[in-house]
Amino acid sequence: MADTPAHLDLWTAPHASGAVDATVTVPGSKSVTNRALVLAALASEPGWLRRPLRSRDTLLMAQALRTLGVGIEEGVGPDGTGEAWRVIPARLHGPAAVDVGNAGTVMRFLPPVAALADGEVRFDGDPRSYERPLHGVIDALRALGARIDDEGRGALPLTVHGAGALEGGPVEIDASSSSQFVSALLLSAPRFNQGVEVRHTGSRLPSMPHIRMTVDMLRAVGAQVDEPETGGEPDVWRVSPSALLGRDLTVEPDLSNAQPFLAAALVTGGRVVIPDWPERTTQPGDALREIFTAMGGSCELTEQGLVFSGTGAIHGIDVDLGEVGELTPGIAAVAALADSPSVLRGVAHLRLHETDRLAALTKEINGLGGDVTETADGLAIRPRPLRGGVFHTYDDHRMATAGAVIGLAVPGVEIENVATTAKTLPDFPAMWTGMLGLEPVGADRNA
Ligand SMILES: O=C(O)C1=C[C@@H](OP(=O)(O)O)[C@@H](O)[C@H](O)C1
Ligand SMILES: C=C(OP(=O)(O)O)C(=O)O
Repeated sequence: MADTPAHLDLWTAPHASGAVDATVTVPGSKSVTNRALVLAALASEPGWLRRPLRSRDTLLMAQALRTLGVGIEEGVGPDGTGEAWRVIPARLHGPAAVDVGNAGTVMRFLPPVAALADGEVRFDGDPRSYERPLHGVIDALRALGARIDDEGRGALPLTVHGAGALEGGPVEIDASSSSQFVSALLLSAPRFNQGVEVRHTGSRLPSMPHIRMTVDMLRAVGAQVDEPETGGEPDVWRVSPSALLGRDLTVEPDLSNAQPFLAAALVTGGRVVIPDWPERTTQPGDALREIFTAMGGSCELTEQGLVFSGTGAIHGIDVDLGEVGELTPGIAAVAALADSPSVLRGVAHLRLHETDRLAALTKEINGLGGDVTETADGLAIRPRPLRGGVFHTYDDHRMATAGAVIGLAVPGVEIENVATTAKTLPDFPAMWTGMLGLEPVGADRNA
């Protein structure tokens, strides 16, 4: 493009010449891997993590735990097959410096862990991490007895002055800007002297499946959790103090990272199989079966995995994505190619994700000739014929994969900084060309 600044690193998104027909093995879930690492680090005995996701967000989590004293050995599993990490808990201590990158899970889940360490733990990260909400975690930890120095910012960078233990007890938080505030407090709570009682006071709570994931994973390592969905008080979670077990856990494929591949089947009228799609899961990506079916596809869970087929038609959708916000960029990309308008609602909090995703999607889809407007809590998308051009990604992995989906249908889409997909899916470009038969599928889950 004539007006492209020379410093932009552009990747020409492959245009699909026909219907895709591929089996795509998707690496492990970011959300499961990073929860499992925290829980294993807090356990009273070593544990195994099989098929962990190896990406920027999870390597930052592993590195941070190591700097706090935890042993994490990367290698093969107890039966000699597949990648597995051995996590060996140890006394948590400072001084330590934690780089959170732009990982919500690292910046929210680790300050409570640091409060349990002996010594100072300094948290810093990418410039964007300074803008992402953290006040819920900081204020709650202070109320529970921690000393945190954030120079009044209510955000990164900050120092947790760990005292080797935390009193815990009841605390109120407004988690309407991120469910990760709740998950963060619950994950470390078995190690607080009194456990925790978290009461969410805000009007809305996004990403409930991710809180369910936290509760399920806590229970799987022996924690006692009372929560609204199994008879507890609405918006209140209680975790009792207890020791945690070291487990042998196999990480499910990341269903949100399966999204662009499913979208490829939908957009090209093709067929994609995702092996190891779990029958039951708390991952929000499972909602894609319903959402992409409503948008024109069809799917079946078989022995081979999830078989997802496009029919040639792509329909618009009116949907509240508040529970599954991280799916929004991929759904917006498909919606821009549909035969009718879409309204995506319930995702105002995406303005504080990796980038302001509502602004970014609007600008970039419109830059290709689209007609997207921001609403108070989402996007209104009216499909238009699109043309090629640069799709800026703002260091957001899901912007990059969304642009690639549009590129399947629109020749000449150039994705800026596709390497940003390394946040959760480092092999994305090779997997994408592999899916299209341009070279072998690149993911290796070391199964
Ligand atoms: O707990 C988690 O693993 C996540 C929770 C969600 O965060 P928000 O509630 O901040 O949207 C989600 O968007 C993010 O990708 C992962
Ligand atoms: C919002 C996301 O990530 P994070 O864990 O950094 O919040 C995401 O992956 O879409």
